[in-house]
Amino acid sequence: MVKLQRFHEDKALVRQFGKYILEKQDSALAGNSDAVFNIAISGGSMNKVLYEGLVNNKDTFPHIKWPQWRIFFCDERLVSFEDPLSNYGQFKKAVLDPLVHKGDQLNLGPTVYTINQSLIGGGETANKKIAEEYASSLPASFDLILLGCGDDGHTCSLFPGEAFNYLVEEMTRKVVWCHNSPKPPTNRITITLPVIADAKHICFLATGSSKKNIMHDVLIIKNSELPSVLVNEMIGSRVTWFLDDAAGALIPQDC
Ligand SMILES: O=C1O[C@H](COP(=O)(O)O)[C@@H](O)[C@H](O)[C@H]1O
Repeated sequence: MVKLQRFHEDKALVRQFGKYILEKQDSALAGNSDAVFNIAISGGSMNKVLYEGLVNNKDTFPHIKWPQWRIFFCDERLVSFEDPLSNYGQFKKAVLDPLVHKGDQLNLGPTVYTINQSLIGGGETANKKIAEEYASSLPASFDLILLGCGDDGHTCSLFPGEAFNYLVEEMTRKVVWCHNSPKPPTNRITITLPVIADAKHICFLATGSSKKNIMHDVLIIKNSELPSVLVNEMIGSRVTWFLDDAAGALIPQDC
């Protein structure tokens, strides 16, 4: 069974989200300065909450051991890093750039693993190679994976619908090329369900009223055609959902 964390106020949500990540960092590092914290993050609305919860937060910021962080992307859009759709580009703007401006952190930032930008635009063979190369950079398992949930129930770039079964059915490769994505851009790469299933902790974040219907489908109806539901079903005991009131509007309070 998944854990639900619900919040009336944005401030409380970002504070608790930051605290949750910090706890997972501390348990991964266990006070060992040689250890690393392997975290995979999602794009979209996650970035603002990461900034507010980790960087612009005096309770968490001083305790984050940035140099020991190894940051990966749950999915990436196959566009240049300067393109507004790039997940890395969005993360850089929202989190890394402000972090650099915090002075001392300049040379003490996290290690961030991006896709091989030089292969973008090279067609099918290059797209498959981007996925393969990214897979080879992943750690054996993640300490924490932070997931979003689109208003269609997708998570990472694992989309619902028969045309995308090849994504959720992939049980061998760690990263695959997602082609003909129903949301722009057309070409993406995504980690697969076995990678998610191997993680120590999974945390979903869903905020805003545009998520209220899908949250009902995911958490109440539990429609197993939705990739987000598949994650809950696979490893529910390691999954925590952070919801604001708007996203959780159709979820009974006693749920
Ligand atoms: O396309 C994507 O969408 C999901 C959900 O994004 P959100 O802005 O609706 O929270 C995101 O988790 C994923 O990384 C991204 O590529």
